[in-house]
Amino acid sequence: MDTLDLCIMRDNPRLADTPRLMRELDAQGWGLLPGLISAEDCADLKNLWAADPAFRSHIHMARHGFGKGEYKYFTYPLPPLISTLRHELYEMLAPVANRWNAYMDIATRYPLRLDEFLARCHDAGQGRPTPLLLRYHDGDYNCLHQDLYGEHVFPLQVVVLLSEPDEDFTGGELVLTEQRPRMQSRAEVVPLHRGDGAVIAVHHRPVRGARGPYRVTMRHGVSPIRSGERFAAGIIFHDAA
Ligand SMILES: O=C(O)CCC(=O)C(=O)O
Ligand SMILES: [Fe+2]
Repeated sequence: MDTLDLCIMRDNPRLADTPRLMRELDAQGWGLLPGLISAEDCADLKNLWAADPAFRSHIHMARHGFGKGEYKYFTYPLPPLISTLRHELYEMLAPVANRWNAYMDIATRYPLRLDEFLARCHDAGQGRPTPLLLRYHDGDYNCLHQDLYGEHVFPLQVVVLLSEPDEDFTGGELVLTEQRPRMQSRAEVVPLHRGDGAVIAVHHRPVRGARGPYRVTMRHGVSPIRSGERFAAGIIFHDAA
């Protein structure tokens, strides 16, 4: 952990357990931010679903073969909570992204401030905001995918669960798969409660191998919702072409 992580940790109670998160990210390519937002914030975000001016587009996943369920991309200016989280989380994760790239021998480095990274995206024609709100009903699911929207990719993203498992819905687990070179894929379920954040690798993560570092390919999705209604917010840092 470097001093930047320490500053952010001190200043922001939301991100209080940063060292544990860093260890989880390095060991498994994902990590938890328990209680990232309050139950009240979860309710406020869910209520935005019906507020059309908050969004730039509305996707029915079945029409695109992405699964079943719906999501909406927020428009700029983002709702204040989403914008604050996007900035704070980016500042916490940019050093991890840089460390991962150095380890994987990838030349790209990320500025330590989100606005600078977004300027890079916007200059390259990636100007549309990617944070989104997702809604699933029973029978809905999200196919395994990677959220790539152009040449510029920030390698970590955050999913915030806005509904409570076994109360608001059953089933509907966030699932990650890891495709390792010359090996069979491995799946993992991310245990989330309402208000928790999961930091996940967007497309690959570094692994320390016997013969040096290598990359594994990551995907994420959501298993079928068995009953009820499940909302999630996705915070992706690169914008879309
Ligand atoms: O609904 C979920 O938990 C996953 C959402 C998702 O795919 C994303 O935020 O990129
Ligand atoms: Fe996604």
